[in-house]
This record gives sequence, C-alpha cells and structure tokens, in this order.
Amino acid sequence: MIAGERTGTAHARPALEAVGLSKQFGAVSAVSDLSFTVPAGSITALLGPPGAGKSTTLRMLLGLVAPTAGTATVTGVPFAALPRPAATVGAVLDTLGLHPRRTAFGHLQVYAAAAGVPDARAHEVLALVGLEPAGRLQAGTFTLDMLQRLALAGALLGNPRILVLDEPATGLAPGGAAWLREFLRAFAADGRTVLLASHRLGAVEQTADRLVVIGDGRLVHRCDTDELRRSHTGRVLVASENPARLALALGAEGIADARMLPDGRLAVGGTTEAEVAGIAAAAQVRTTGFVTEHVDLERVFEAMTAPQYPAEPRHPTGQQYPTEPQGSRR
Ligand SMILES: Nc1ncnc2c1ncn2[C@@H]1O[C@H](COP(=O)(O)OP(=O)(O)OP(=O)(O)O)[C@@H](O)[C@H]1O
Repeated sequence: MIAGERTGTAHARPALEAVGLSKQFGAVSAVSDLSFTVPAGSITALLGPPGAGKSTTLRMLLGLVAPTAGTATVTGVPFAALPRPAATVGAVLDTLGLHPRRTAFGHLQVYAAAAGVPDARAHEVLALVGLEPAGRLQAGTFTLDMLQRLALAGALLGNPRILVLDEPATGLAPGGAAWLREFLRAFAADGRTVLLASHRLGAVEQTADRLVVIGDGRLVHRCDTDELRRSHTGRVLVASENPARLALALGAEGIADARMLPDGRLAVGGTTEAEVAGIAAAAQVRTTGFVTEHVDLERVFEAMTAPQYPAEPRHPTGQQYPTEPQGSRR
C-alpha cells in the first residue's frame, strides 16, 4: 500500500479522490474507470503522455467537466458541494484568458472579488510568487514565466488548503523550476496538498512524493517517488579476478542481485561501488575495474506508458494500437 493511502480512519480522508472516474467525449474515451487518491499533505503528480487524460481528470475533480461515470471529490464531497471552494482548492489549468491591457494586480483584484477576499490579498499573493515588482505592469507584456506565476498567484488568493496545477513548470525561466519546487514543498509542509499534472517525470520527480501514472485514460502505475527510485537504482559493473567468489561474498552480505555478464564482469544491483569494493577486499578478491550504470527514470516512465504513443492519430475504436495498456495489468 502506498504511504498515506486510505487506512479506514477519519484522518485518512483524502484531499482529492477519483473513484471509477470515466469521461467519454463522443467516440473518444478520455478517462476510463480511473481511481486514485491524493492524501492530505502530499504532493502527488498525475503523470501521462500528451492526450492521456490528465487535464480531463483535473477538470472533473474541479467540477468543470461532468464525469460520464464515477465520482470525483474534494475533501470528501463533490466540488459543487464545497461550502467555501476558494478557501479549499485553488487551481491553475492554463495561463490563458488574461486581458493583455489589464495589470497583474488588476487581474487579481477581479479574481479576489469573485473569491470574496480583500484587495490586500492580491498584494500578498503577488509577493508569494515573486511578482510584486510587476504588479502594475500589463499582462500583455509578461513572459510565460510571469504568466505562470500570475496564474499561481490567482490560485492562492483564497488561501486554499489544496492546489491543483496543470503543467505548472511549462515556460518557467531558468531557476523557475527550482523556485516552484521549493514553493510547493513549503506549501505542503504544513499539511496542505498539491496535485500537479505533467507529461514529463523529470519535471516533477524532485517535487512530488507520490506518482499516479495514467496512459490512454487508465491507471498504469501508482507508487511513491522514492519507491520508484529504489526499485531502479542502477547497477555496478565490476571486473574481478574471481567473479564467482565475489558473487558468493556479495550474497553472504545480502546482495543477491548479481549477474555474470558475457565479458566476465559481475553486474550488481542495489549497491554502490564502494560497498562492492569493500566486500571484495574482505573476501580477498582482487577487482580490476568498476563502472556504475545509472537508470534514466524518464525512460522507465516512457516504457510504462509506451503503448499510449500511437504512431497514427488516436482512433476511437482503439484498433490502431493496443486498447489495454501493457502497464495496466500490473
Ligand atoms: N472537450 C473535449 N472534447 C472532445 N475531446 C476531448 C475534449 N477534451 C479532451 N478531449 C480528448 O480527450 C483525450 C484526453 O485529453 P486531455 O486533454 O485530458 O489529455 P492530457 O493528458 O491532459 O493531454 P495534454 O498533456 O496534451 O494536455 C484526448 O484525446 C483529447 O483530444
């Protein structure tokens, strides 16, 4: 079970939850029987290739798209039933819809009125996202980085407990991704919750502590980010004078993942060069060379969702590519 998954206690009520969620747009199945939870206090990433159904899922959670089947809840109730939605959940789904001549502060004033918060809060959120100096500039002059920050400021107006962000790192200037990571970590540090959607694991790997991977609208994989890293730690390739004896020595130390390569080297998983060197020295096996192979987690993610990269345009009948993603059988 993933850390924070439902345990049956009142405290475990998830911040966001999808149960059997499906959305059909005409002949297109955008989301199919999708279930996952976003525990309070977590930073959860909804990952999937373009067209996997991430935005549709976020929109269903936010009550902007009606599910064809299943339920989407925020703190246990449908979005529409939230007594104070702006104080519960803030969202950035895109950075469009801004009037180019209106200032950043002017935009936030409009949203503040809608959220029922005073104008002073607009200054606060501009400062929170590092945009205070640009508050009086027209949005039409903004870079994509500034537009992303302005959209985030808007989502923060109601001081929500939950943030839902679609591709929040897109267009951020150099250093912006690190800034966003620190911002979201601080946001979650006091028990608040973040759900962010991305098509790239690399964009969220350092930020999210949980991953929900979808492909073709279906759940493909769910895990803690640490768990994914631990299960793909790479290998140490070691050349030695007596690989069989080294393998025995490693096994005696609980390192069982050692395979002989055709060139006579041992490929050892779940360890480090230093550890293998120490065990070899203790077993009096002379080593003659080490190479550490690192795993590219982005490739692991791509492999999970590979069947969802159709060569041809998506076909509603699903006949041009597998209808059941490989990973969904896990
Ligand atoms: N309003 C709509 N009408 C018809 N089809 C839609 C609509 N919205 C989304 N779709 C389709 O549903 C599927 C999932 O789209 P969605 O935007 O949810 O995926 P996504 O994972 O967010 O993709 P991206 O990363 O490209 O935004 C796609 O095939 C898309 O074309």
